[in-house]
Amino acid sequence: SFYSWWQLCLGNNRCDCLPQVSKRCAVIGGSGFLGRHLVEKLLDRGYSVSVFDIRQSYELPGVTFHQGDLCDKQALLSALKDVSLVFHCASPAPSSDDRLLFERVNIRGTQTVIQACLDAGVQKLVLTSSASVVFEGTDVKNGKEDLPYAKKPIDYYTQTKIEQEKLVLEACNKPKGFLTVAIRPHGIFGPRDPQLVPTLVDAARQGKMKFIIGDGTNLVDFTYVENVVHGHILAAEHLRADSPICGKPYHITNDEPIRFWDFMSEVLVGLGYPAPRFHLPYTLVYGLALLLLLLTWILRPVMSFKPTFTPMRVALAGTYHYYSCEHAKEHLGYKPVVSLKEGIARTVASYPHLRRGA
Ligand SMILES: NC(=O)c1ccc[n+]([C@@H]2O[C@H](COP(=O)([O-])OP(=O)(O)OC[C@H]3O[C@@H](n4cnc5c(N)ncnc54)[C@H](O)[C@@H]3O)[C@@H](O)[C@H]2O)c1
Ligand SMILES: CC(C)CCC[C@@H](C)[C@H]1CC[C@H]2C3=C(CC[C@]12C)[C@@]1(C)CC[C@H](O)[C@@H](C(=O)O)[C@@H]1CC3
Repeated sequence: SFYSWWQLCLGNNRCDCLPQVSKRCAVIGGSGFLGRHLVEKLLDRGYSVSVFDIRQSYELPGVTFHQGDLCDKQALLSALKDVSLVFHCASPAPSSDDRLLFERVNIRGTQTVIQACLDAGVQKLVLTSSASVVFEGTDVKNGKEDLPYAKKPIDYYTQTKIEQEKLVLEACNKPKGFLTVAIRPHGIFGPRDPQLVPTLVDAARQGKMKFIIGDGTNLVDFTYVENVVHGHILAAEHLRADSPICGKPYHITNDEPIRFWDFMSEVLVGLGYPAPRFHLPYTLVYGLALLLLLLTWILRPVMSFKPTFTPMRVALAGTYHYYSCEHAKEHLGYKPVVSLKEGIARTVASYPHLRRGA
């Protein structure tokens, strides 16, 4: 039968919790760092994939690319034809700090994505949210999903991620047959990440990574990209009308909180740079970062520059922020598939061009 033939074709990729027959799904934001890793794993698992993105960054057999802006419903509709499952992992980069862009893409664009899914008869929508939706710049230790949304989010990116998550979870509608779930990863890293490792190396090359902000004991979650992908696929496959996950957010982490500065040091040393050594008081650095931000606003009409140490980065570097993924373990059967140690080793090996002296 077709069924047994397909099982043979899937060979080693087979797993009890994963699909045994081909399905068509769409990945909005599939050209990005997380999106592309998700697409590659979905292909491995026997899905065929439509990628919708404002840019095309690669070509792969089994993937149909649709280039467009997610704020354009007509463009989305052509990518969602015959699709029953949609992953939405598109967002402007947090570093752009462009309020109007975040509002247009993350809020109004997500409303358009939901409407397009309903019009196209999509049954499941999995959103990539962020654990930062509950982070206000102060310590979060083993935070669970029932923490309230941040009342004072640390930046426009986070503010619009909160609105985006609310929109998607509220759109879950069992009678209409439209089910939604949100995955909240934290500090994603891995090969091809355009922000964490490149920013770190850039700072190290400019001699700015000599200092530890605060006493250096603050624990943080960094999550290897394949674990984040695994969480998304589990969520999609557990999303059924009788499941407790409908309309709910789930933290996905490596479940191995690490000292922020130990993580930075392991990556830096792995790439041949010295580890930060000298301590600076948190409040001093935060105050300086605020001052610098003020200066960039005042000087904007005459010159523009992007400070490395923004208040947001200082807050992330100097506070505890790690999250419990117990609910994901219980409801999704989630367990990280790549350890932190292995994830760091694979990441370091994937950036030969960023090694010291390269
Ligand atoms: N990287 C992290 O540490 C992290 C952590 C938590 C959550 N997230 C979330 O994960 C998702 C993916 O992040 P990433 O790190 O892969 O970022 P990324 O920038 O690599 O990917 C985002 C993709 O979205 C696309 N995009 C942006 N605006 C678009 C638009 N108007 N229409 C269509 N496509 C558009 C971009 O072209 C890009 O390919 C985002 O939603 C982000 O908020 C990221
Ligand atoms: C100059 C140094 C002090 C720091 C250099 C590394 C930083 C660029 C990264 C360290 C933690 C990272 C992080 C994000 C961006 C890059 C860092 C600041 C996010 C803010 C990206 C957006 C996600 O939604 C956030 C999340 O909730 O996971 C990230 C948090 C960690």
